[in-house]
Amino acid sequence: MQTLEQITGQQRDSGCLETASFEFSSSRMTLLANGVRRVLAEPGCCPRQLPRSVLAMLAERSRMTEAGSIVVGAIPFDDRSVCQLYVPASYRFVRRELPRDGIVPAASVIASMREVTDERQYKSAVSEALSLMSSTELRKVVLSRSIDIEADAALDVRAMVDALRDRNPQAYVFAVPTIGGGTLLGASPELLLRKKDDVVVSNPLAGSRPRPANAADEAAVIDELMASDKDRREHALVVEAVAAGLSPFCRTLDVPEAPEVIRTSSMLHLSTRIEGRLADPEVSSLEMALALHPTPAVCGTPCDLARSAISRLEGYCRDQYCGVVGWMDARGDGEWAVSIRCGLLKQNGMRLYAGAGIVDGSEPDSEWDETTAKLNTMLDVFGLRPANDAS
Ligand SMILES: C=C(O[C@H]1C=CC=C(C(=O)O)[C@@H]1O)C(=O)O
Repeated sequence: MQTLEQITGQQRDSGCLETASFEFSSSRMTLLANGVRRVLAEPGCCPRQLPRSVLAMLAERSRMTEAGSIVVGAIPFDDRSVCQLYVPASYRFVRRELPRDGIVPAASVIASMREVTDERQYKSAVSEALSLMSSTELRKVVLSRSIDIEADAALDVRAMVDALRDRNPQAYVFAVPTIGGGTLLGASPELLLRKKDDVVVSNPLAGSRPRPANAADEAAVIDELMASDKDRREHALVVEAVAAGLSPFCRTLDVPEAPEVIRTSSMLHLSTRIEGRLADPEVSSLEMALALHPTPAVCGTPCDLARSAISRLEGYCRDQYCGVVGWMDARGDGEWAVSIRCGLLKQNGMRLYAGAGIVDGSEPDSEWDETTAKLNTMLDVFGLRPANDAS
């Protein structure tokens, strides 16, 4: 593991970390963290021993200083990317601000928007995934696409985080400075794992529809989503994997039999809230989050087949997208969201991502439309939506 001293050169290059500010909002509170005391950077998807060494380090720091230390940051989906975990110099939890209406920062400065994956490529990747499912053990794979936005001036992270919070009052809104000098920014609807004392909660999502503009249409779409066999199968694979991943840690685990539907600013999702009581309350939130990551909400089933299909069919590095973002304290309590509905911002540019779960019965056209609607969570922050989009 690299220490702060070892990566000082990279910090000087990026100039971002010493003055870094991290934010993570859940529905009621916001964690604001500033500066960096220590960086825990490790290439790849975080070896399994990482949670224990992070917890030991936090406990040691808490013994040495009066105030408890926490760790904040992000863990990538992609093996080629680096974990971005930090012990911040200072932090505080504040009540989440109430949304203000109609604030859209930076819309006028967007100079260009380019599809990294175009419609034809995405739909043909979905078709290939479907034929893999008929010839291999692959049952589900989440295929994503991305777009690059370029502005004519540096994008204002602060204003964008405020706008994401305002427009997505229930979402996990995050801004994580990265070692490469960028910021991972997003508003995720999906809780991977929260732990407080001996209670653990996960809230997997999968099976989605673009959210219609009016309430009458919405009720019909909710009914159709709840009745969709394809979406219920897509959802059940995630619930099964999360329940199987949590059960070794739990003495009781409540897994509802049927999902419900939740709304985001642009989407409707099938959602199942899973709650357990821990056998050992000392087990850390990071250890359990990494035992679940990546769930079939972002990767697929079986995980190894889905991962290799993703790297072959998507044709780009997901980096921090579809990873994990959040925080943990020295008791192991903490909250980790799935890093979706997000993008990586670097000065004037931002790469945005959106994916959709593909199972037998998926249709390339609908999956394209679904990813278009998912991109709107971020595009709305710029006041941008594709011209042909009505969601
Ligand atoms: C992978 C994404 O969403 C996941 C989470 C919720 C619903 C999903 C779906 O219905 O496909 C995806 O599994 C994304 O937003 O990029």
